[in-house]
Amino acid sequence: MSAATGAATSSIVRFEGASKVFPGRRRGAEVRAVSDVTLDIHEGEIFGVIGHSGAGKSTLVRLINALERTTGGDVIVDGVALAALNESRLRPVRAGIGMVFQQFNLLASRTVAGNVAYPLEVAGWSRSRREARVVELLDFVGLSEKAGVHPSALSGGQKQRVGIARALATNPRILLADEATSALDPETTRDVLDLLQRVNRELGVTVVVITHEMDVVRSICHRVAVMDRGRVVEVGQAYQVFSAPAHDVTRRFVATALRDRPSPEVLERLRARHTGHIVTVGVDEVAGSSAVLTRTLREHGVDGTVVFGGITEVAERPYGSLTVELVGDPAAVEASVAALRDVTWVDDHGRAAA
Ligand SMILES: Nc1ncnc2c1ncn2[C@@H]1O[C@H](COP(=O)(O)OP(=O)(O)OP(=O)(O)O)[C@@H](O)[C@H]1O
Repeated sequence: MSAATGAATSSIVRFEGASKVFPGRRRGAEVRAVSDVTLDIHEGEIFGVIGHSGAGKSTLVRLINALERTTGGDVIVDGVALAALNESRLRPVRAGIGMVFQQFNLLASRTVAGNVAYPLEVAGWSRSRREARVVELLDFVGLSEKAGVHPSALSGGQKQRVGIARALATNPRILLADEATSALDPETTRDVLDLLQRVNRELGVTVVVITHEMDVVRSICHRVAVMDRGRVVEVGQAYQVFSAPAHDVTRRFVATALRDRPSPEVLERLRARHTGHIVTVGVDEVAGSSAVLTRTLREHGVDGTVVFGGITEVAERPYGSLTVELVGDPAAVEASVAALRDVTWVDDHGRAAA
């Protein structure tokens, strides 16, 4: 824990060389779903695990609540090492961890209130405490008026709200969300992500989000681990990882979320329309904003026209690029590009061939 290591943040989940090997279909074959992962998840953060299908995300996260047991290494949850624990000693650890699923996994025969009350019944809460807690939870997720209806009468987003209320029922300190928004349309996704953010901010719950969608990480995760073939290939602040991706898999995720860089075909069309010098300029928090770009060009007496680009937010900070046609004295254009390179990255596409 942090007190021992002197780190500024305390880790609520620590993977220590954790591996999970499944027996493969063929005799003697094996699948290394999680391979020697060492990683800390800090208390109070929203931590994203992103990767393509089969990368090992679900298995990694299921090691946290021991739905899967490690075959190598260990997972330490709130100071408790899981590998050595038997099923009965795992019970209290699991009680501190809630989970929501892509397919909601609600009980069709029970009402909304009945679904939320279910884990409280299992935990042995009295009827009056259960009822009070269900009222509180449904109010928190905005579904008080749906208490008596069955899941079949709910929209996907409402079902996931019930899933979240149920997962929070026993006051867990950790919430695992496995592709919680993958079955939802973009608008509903936004609502559910907002709710996960409130769970984190208002209740102080550490949220671990598994996703294959960069947009999910971009909008709510503080830190992120990128997985590829069972390994964590990159980990860090979501903003840093995505603004300076070091691994190919990460670069591809960034490209799917941001269509701000002109492809060779787009560039060819831009060149046909614009005869000036074309550059793509990174816009982020360090480079300030497009205001820095405008000021630099003005200082050099160069005219700039934005011809392509996009700026979005990663972890609530600006991120993207602008492609600009620069028109002016060639030496001034060159000097302005050099000045921009001092504050951000610049991709120089040059001028159209005469
Ligand atoms: N119970 C199991 N038995 C055998 N192999 C498994 C088992 N569970 C997962 N695997 C394999 O482990 C690898 C990682 O699977 P996992 O579900 O963790 O990946 P994922 O990144 O979550 O992918 P997806 O998004 O498709 O669920 C895959 O090759 C998968 O087939």
